[in-house]
Amino acid sequence: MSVSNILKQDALEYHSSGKPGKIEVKPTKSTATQRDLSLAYSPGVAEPCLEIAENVEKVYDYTAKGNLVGVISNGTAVLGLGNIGAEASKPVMEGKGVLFKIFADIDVFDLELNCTDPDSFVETVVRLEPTFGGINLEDIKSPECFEIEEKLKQRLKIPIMHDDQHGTAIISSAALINALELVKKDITKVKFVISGAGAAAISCIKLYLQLGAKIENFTIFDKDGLVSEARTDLNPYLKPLACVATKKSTLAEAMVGADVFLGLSVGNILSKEMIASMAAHPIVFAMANPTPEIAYDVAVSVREDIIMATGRSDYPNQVNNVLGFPFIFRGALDVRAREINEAMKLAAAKALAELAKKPVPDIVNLAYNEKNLSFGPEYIIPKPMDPRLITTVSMAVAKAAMDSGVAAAPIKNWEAYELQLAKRLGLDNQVMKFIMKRAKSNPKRIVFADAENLKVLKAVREVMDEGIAKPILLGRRANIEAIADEHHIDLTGAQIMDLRAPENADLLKKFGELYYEKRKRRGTTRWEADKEVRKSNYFASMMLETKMADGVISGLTKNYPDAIRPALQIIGKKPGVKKVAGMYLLLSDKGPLFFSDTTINFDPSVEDIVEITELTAKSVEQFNIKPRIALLSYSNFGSADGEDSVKMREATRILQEKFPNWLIEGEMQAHLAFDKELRQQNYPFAQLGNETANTLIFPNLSAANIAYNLLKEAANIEYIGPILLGLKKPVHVLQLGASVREIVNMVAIAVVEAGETVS
Ligand SMILES: NC(=O)C1=CN([C@@H]2O[C@H](COP(=O)(O)OP(=O)(O)OC[C@H]3O[C@@H](n4cnc5c(N)ncnc54)[C@H](OP(=O)(O)O)[C@@H]3O)[C@@H](O)[C@H]2O)C=CC1
Ligand SMILES: CC(=O)C(=O)O
Ligand SMILES: [Mg+2]
Repeated sequence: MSVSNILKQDALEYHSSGKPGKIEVKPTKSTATQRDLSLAYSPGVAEPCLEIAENVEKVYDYTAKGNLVGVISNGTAVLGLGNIGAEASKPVMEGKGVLFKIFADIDVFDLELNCTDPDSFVETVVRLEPTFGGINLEDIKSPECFEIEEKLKQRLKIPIMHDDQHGTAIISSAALINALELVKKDITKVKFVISGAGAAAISCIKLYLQLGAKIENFTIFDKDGLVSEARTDLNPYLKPLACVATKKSTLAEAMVGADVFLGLSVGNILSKEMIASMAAHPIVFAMANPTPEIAYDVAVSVREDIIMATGRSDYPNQVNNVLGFPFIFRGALDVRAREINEAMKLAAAKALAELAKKPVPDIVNLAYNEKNLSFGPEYIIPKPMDPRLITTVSMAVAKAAMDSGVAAAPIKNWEAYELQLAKRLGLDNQVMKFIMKRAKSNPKRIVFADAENLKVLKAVREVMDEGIAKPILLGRRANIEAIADEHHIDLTGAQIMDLRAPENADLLKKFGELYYEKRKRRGTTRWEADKEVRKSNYFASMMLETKMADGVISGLTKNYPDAIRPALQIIGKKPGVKKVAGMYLLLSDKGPLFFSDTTINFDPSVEDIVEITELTAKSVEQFNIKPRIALLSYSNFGSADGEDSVKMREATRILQEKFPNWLIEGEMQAHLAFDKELRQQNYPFAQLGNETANTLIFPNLSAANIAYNLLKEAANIEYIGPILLGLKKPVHVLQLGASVREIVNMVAIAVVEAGETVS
């Protein structure tokens, strides 16, 4: 989705909904009891204080310092928005904090300083050194940023990096190396035109010079035009890069015959004509944010031989420092580097450039709705969501820190370090991304049985913006449109079907006939059939059955059995399936957890439990996750012989026999599903071995339903469901109170299922 499609209102709502802003502080230790609090604070807290007082290095053992980065700005060069002030920069700094966390599990305090004087800025940051493991300077304008960073580097013993300078230089160098390789041009010979002569541009130019570019091949422009020796206003950082006064005094003139354009200035300053006038196989990095110097599609429409990149995520080749800072700091923090030096920066650039040439894992293709990303003009640099970045870049940086002698805590076991890095990302935050991207790659027609509802309409808009489905809305047109108008929801792109409208009379008749045929030997009369199909749940299922739609999202309701009845009667169960079941996916800190049957079967028999487990395991596999199944009860491996214990034990036996390769064990208490040490100590024979379970099968509906509801409410765990298992085609019933996000998630699941339904 392009930024232009993101409504201003959406962005504002995103930031203001719930707790305003995007980040919060969370305790990492138990704080449940009086004893916990005595340890967390007085008197217990005095002990680590005294240890640190004796040996200051112990601050890394007893506090969060080692994983805490300060993202610090004064708001003088915020993206390409300019000097908008400290407070106005806060959303960007919180955003950086979010990226640090999700891509590299680094915690961030964002600090916006009311301070434009470099010396005061430096003094302030120096005083913060005890707090942080590293400092990321952000969006500070040039030339002040250079002085600030230089002085801080001299005075601090923790790694510091001005991201707009070095992050950008590292990422764009990696992209440049690869682009030049593709067009077979020699960096020592190519002619560069640079727009912008600020923090980012100057640093990029310096790194390109280190890579072999020649200063005489650069023509640089800032707001006041050509950066030439004739100018008297150049700052000391820019002066050495100034060219002799040439005839090419305008950007348009300089672009004629240029090989590389680098934009780190402001949006929309490059014209089609300028692109057309460049040398053969031009490389254009239009990196101003949020609006590039020229839009991606405009540039590629001018010529076919271009390699084009922007700083944005919505086009190929996102050259943005997000590819660097999370992983560079991860590596630097993990070896407790005293600084981020040239060797570490070059190692990061090289690692990034190399990674782009390796085969791209499926998960990355899926995440970007691509079929086959591979090294080439539209993929010169890895994608930010590539899970290999954390291991590849962070390890390269850590190693370079060690080799260059700045690592206070060198890595001893690289294999263990790699594992630890991979674990930081977990699969938990990947699951929904994975489903969303899969849905995007093959969007389906989803009919919303109850569209006269604000949340549903908001979800419909989001679903269209994300491109995950083609919505069909059932309901009275006037009502749907009135809700949409009142809340400024643009429904363009959604099909509205008003069952009362005369144009649908024939369809209703046809559905009545078909339904009658299906149900006439189950006591339904023709009159009743006509009446039933006028109900939106029945009509929606008829649309699915007659291939007018690919999936159904039925109304928000508390009466689940009533809501699925039409689907059971019209769509029916998959061949061989006797019972349908409902599953919830909980996105817990321990990773994704699947609960079954939470929704339908009150008191399943042994055979039902076996079937529910099979259906659940297959669905878990659809999420690309290997099911690790625990059949739960109140007893462990025969320790009690109550009805439920025996049932779950017997079901386990049957399943283990039927699926000898599955990881499945039971019956056990819920805590043993997770506490692998306790399980291994006491029940070493248990099949789950050294694994925690991710798929929990409950003995009855009460237990399952209570368990997931307790977790989602009391532990505030995000969930998706109920995911209906066992139907021939995807029909999902929304729970009363489902949020917009939950509806969107269910749509994505229905779309993915529809993609796998053989009709
Ligand atoms: N994709 C990415 O990863 C990154 C992108 N950027 C983007 O780069 C841009 C600059 O950031 P940064 O270097 O931190 O900011 P600075 O404020 O330090 O530099 C901005 C530069 O752009 C110049 N400029 C302003 N208007 C024009 C114009 N019309 N024509 C030519 N040059 C102009 C300024 O000139 P003067 O000196 O005369 O004022 C200045 O040299 C921003 O858009 C930012 O979003 C930055 C970092 C990373
Ligand atoms: C990406 C970034 O840091 C910027 O545009 O300023
Ligand atoms: Mg920035």
